[in-house]
Amino acid sequence: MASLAGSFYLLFDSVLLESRLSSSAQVDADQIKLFASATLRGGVRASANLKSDTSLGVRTAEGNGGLPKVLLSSVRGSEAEIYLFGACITSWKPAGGKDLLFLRPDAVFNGQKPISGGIPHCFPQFGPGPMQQHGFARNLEWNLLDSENSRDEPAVTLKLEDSLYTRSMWDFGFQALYKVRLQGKSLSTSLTITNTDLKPFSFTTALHTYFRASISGALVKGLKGCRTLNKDPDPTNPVEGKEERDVVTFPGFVDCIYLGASNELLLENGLGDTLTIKNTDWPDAVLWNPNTQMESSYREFVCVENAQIGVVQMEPGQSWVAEQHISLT
Ligand SMILES: O=P(O)(O)OC[C@H]1O[C@@H](O)[C@H](O)[C@@H](O)[C@@H]1O
Repeated sequence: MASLAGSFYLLFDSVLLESRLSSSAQVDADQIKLFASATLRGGVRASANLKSDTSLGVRTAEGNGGLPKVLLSSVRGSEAEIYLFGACITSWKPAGGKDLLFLRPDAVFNGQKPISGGIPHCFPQFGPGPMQQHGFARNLEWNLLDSENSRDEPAVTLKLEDSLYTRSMWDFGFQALYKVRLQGKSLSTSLTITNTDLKPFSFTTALHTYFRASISGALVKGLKGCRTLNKDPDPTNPVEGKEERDVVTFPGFVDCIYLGASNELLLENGLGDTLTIKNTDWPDAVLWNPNTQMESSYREFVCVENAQIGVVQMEPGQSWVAEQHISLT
């Protein structure tokens, strides 16, 4: 039985919290975890489960609307911000300072609607389909499962599991683990989906990354030769084709799926930055810009999404894993 070994006061941004450190008799200090439970503004409860040795590079804070967020910071000067709501990465600043992700001006932080912008999840449905657009994962609070900070690469792992709410839409037991790791000039994510049910299920998924851009100068390389499903003009009835261009630009509305995409794309954001978007086992990609359908902001971003558009069939106990690495070159 664990004994109460001590209690600490943590400064949780402006919120002073009491957290209790429980440990068994002999515990390596590096392994001790701080379990902090905080009531944040607006009555939102955040549970932080941070290892003590990560405190310099991983901390929790109160975000917009009182929603809990995790801040990663590297001594090399890079930073990232992840909201537990939707496990949405809302900011990524490589060393040097500017945010390469884009948060839409219409983004809301009310714990009801998905956060629009950054890197939201699409799971268990990319869509359109029977469920809400892009599924429910971006519309639920994930749990902070673990943290680490080895070799100055702060990382957190968030977890989402089935609940009565998810089962009302998709009646399967599942576990989603999402590890986000910050390096000096890169941000890496690893998504693991496990079938914890006794019956098979199938899903589609994507990381709906909004990159800050100047639409007139933004371009993507690496898609030539892909089979395409163009969702313009009818997303429910995409037109099949093949990408013939070396360089894809955004002269108007763009909503296109690229099947069997390369595991390395290159994005020039039109603001002077070149990014590589590498992946392991994300088989497809999606480009999206709404043009004048989003008059107030479309000039300022492009979505380049690593995706799994082909349906994945999963037997009980099976896991699916895919990684994304975005880097400033
Ligand atoms: O739900 P959001 O963030 O507004 O994104 C919507 C768009 O997301 C894209 O991934 C889809 O290809 C589009 O069809 C869709 O309209």
